Amino acid sequence: MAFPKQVRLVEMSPRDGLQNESGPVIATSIKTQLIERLADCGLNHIESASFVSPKWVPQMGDAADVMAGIKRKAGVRYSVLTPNLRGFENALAAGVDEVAVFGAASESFSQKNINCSIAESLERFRPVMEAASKHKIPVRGYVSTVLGCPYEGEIAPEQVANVAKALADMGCYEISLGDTIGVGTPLKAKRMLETVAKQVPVERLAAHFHDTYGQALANLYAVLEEGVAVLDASVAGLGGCPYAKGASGNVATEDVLYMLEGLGIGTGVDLHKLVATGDWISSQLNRLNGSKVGQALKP
Ligand SMILES: CC(C)(COP(=O)([O-])OP(=O)([O-])OC[C@H]1O[C@@H](n2cnc3c(N)ncnc32)[C@H](O)[C@@H]1OP(=O)([O-])[O-])[C@@H](O)C(=O)NCCC(=O)NCCSC(=O)C[C@@](C)(O)CC(=O)[O-]
Repeated sequence: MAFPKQVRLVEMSPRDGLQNESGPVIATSIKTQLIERLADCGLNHIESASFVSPKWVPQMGDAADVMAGIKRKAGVRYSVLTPNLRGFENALAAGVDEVAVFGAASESFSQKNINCSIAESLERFRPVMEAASKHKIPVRGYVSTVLGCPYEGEIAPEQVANVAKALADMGCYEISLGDTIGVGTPLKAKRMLETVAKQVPVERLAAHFHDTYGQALANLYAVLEEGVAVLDASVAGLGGCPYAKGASGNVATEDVLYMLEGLGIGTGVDLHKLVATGDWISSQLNRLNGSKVGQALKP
């Protein structure tokens, strides 16, 4: 299959990136500035916060304040994670544009992450889907551990396909496939995608790859060849995974954008502004910039 001409980048850093920062809770004003700067780079889908239990993820405890504090830009979708109906109701009250439910292809990971089995998680998502449909709020679905689990190791692509199909059948408009701990390699990513695409059309699939083993760009290239046209990424490679030693964040948005530009694929995002944003947030958090392109083009 030919590469897509256009790719939609879904920016993860305010949520998947910042949720993992250790140390004191990051100021709400840093979070809102980050989101506003990302929108100014041309990113039109920004996952901005999580309405989860603050006991589980303290960095996301100010989700409502973040949503209230952003100066919203027309045409930008500000989405959030909602694990249950309570999260959805809080998100709705905060005026979000879109929500996401998140499940896993691994039973052990589901237990560790959201404290229930895969089947229970799907039941928990049903009322969220119903409420979202009533309020005309689009719902994205995530499947974690699609290329490996920190507890169970190998995950059968068929298991990923089953969970992805269940989420799609429930009404998620798009399913984002997460290599949560970044253990995948290109052929494995391609085979997993082929299996899932038999159950959910590739037009409704997104790739959400972490870069722990430095394979994320190669894995994205493999699934782009299969027709995936929505890629999740995190500026400066922000993030990590509390369940995997040494795990890195999502692939850096700057690195993905540089690769896409080289392939002649459009995104509408300004690379130089993005590099400046990655440099800015890395210095705010006092961490090394995890983007190779960000380092090479450092302002
Ligand atoms: C799902 C639960 C809540 C179940 O947690 P639980 O303990 O099973 O549920 P509970 O209903 O018994 O609630 C426990 C406490 O949380 C409260 N609570 C309950 N719900 C909410 C809510 N919505 N907002 C605020 N508070 C809430 C509730 O009121 C109670 O408070 P307490 O009585 O102890 O004071 C919990 O496990 C949780 O919040 N997990 C979040 C995990 C998470 O955010 N993980 C990271 C995101 S997923 C990810 O990063 C992967 C992804 C998407 O990026 C893709 C990839 O890379 O693979």
